[in-house]
Amino acid sequence: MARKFFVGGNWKCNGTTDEVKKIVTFLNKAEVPSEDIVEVVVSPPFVFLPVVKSLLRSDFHVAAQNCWVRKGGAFTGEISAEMLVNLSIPWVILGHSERRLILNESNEFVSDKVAYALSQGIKVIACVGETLEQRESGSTLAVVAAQTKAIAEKVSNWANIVLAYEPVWAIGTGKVATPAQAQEVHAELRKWLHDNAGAEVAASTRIIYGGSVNGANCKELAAQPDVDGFLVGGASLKPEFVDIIKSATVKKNN
Ligand SMILES: O=C(CO)COP(=O)(O)O
Repeated sequence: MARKFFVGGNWKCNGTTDEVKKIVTFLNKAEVPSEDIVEVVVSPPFVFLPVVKSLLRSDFHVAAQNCWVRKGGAFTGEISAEMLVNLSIPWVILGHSERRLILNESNEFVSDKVAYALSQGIKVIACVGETLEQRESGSTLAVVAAQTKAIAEKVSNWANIVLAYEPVWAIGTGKVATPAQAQEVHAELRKWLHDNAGAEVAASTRIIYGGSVNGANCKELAAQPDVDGFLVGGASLKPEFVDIIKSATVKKNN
């Protein structure tokens, strides 16, 4: 099954009302490949989701950057999956390394969130990735496999999951993974899915790369056979995000 190229923009904890409106303005004007070729999802902070959703062109979609692990209630400061459903937010990013590392979200907690969001009909961009220390000690594949396994143990249907490989050492550092480094881990993740979730899941699940992707390095990464798109941080706040979306055509011409 062909995997549609996926480009996500993770705006993280950035922006004012005026700034997010400016981003939406350049996105709305952009000439990009059609929805048949690339799926574009931008993820503003919670408070800007309604305004971005209301102004954004209809062929682009929005994602939350997190949500609560189960049904809402007495959980001060949290946002529930039910609220995202209520606002018709179709996607959520879960397990980002900034939450795993700074907020101590464990593999198990992330996988509970993934399972709960899916149960509420929200599609999930699930993030995995190793730290520099883990890469240097040779445990990259073990780390990403354990993160993926935790999810696979709680999820049987992968149709609404996009797996984002985001090496922590590449995030916000300007040190992008080389195309070969990204391809190696993506291929291993696909093999892991093949062996543990089945051939169909492995063939159809999008595995996207994140970590210092920009307008200059995206094409070479996009050309890798197991790179099905990107999760972009810093560059998703800038007009060069449009160039990253356009890198989908590299795939089409392969
Ligand atoms: O964390 C990321 C996307 O989720 C990547 O961030 P940067 O593109 O800023 O490195």
